[in-house]
Amino acid sequence: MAYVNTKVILDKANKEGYGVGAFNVNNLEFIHAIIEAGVEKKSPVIIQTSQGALKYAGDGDVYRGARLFVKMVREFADSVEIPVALNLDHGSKLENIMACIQAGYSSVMIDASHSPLEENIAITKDIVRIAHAANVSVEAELGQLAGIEDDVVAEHSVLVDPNEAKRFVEETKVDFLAPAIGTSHGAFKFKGTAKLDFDRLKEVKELTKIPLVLHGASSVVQEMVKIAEANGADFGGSKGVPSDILKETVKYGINKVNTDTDLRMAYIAGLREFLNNNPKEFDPRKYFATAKEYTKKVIMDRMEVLDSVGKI
Ligand SMILES: O=C(CO)COP(=O)(O)O
Ligand SMILES: O=C[C@H](O)COP(=O)(O)O
Ligand SMILES: [Zn+2]
Ligand SMILES: [Zn+2]
Repeated sequence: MAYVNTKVILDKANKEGYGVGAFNVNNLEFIHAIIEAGVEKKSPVIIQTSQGALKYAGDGDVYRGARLFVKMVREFADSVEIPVALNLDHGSKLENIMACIQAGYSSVMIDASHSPLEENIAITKDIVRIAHAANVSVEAELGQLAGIEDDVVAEHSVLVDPNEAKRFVEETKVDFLAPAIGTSHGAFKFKGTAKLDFDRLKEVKELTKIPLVLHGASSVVQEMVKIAEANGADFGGSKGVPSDILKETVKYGINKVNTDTDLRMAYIAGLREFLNNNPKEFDPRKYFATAKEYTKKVIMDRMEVLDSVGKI
């Protein structure tokens, strides 16, 4: 279908009450897996890159990285029958956000959630003004997630205040909001069972009514952990957000579900298994193939869980 503004995908999801996976990529093979999964499931897809991914892909030059990702994603988007969007994840440096807006991203995230509220509002407002002028939508974050986000490491999570969320959305005119409700980034999210603050989420939705984003939403798929560990990995004790809890967050207003760890784990599971089973192989097109298939499977399963199948 087309390369679209992320708002096109998320406003529909918000209206009809389902979630869309936003999948992090750093290279070509993950883009293949996401596009193929979307095509097979007739699901919209959001591809996203962190600031680190821009630098990595551009071999040190974030502007070049941003242009490369737009070219790759657009090329695939133009030839498939599903809506495809490209988002900058956790943008915190103006230079990176400008690189993505100029290169033609579908949306950017301004993550000033580690600054005091007034500052977060002021910075977000500025980015919204610049981005909207270029037909680029904007995601922002309120509260803080525990764990690692690019170069920011937070020890504890700070949950969103619903009244602040209402004021934030009204004043900044941001398109999507990521409220911290108890998830964290990475493979070690919960010591015991997963606990998220659904009441807080419901209140934020009620007061803002815009598409909401769940960060740190990987499930840490145990099937993939097992394959990876059987082939030399050590992910002992990793734990994510189970599918039934993801479904509940969607029911209460989450529309964009950020997923990076699950893709990385599926990929490494496939890669380790292939290399162990084929010690003589050294063609990357061969050893990336199983990795891509496992990644694609995890993405397709997630599309079922979020109910984005057929929503094109
Ligand atoms: O929130 C994320 C990217 O912004 C990814 O979270 P995970 O580490 O749970 O995949
Ligand atoms: O926000 C977290 C994402 O998983 C980004 O990770 P990264 O900065 O290592 O690319
Ligand atoms: Zn953040
Ligand atoms: Zn995140």
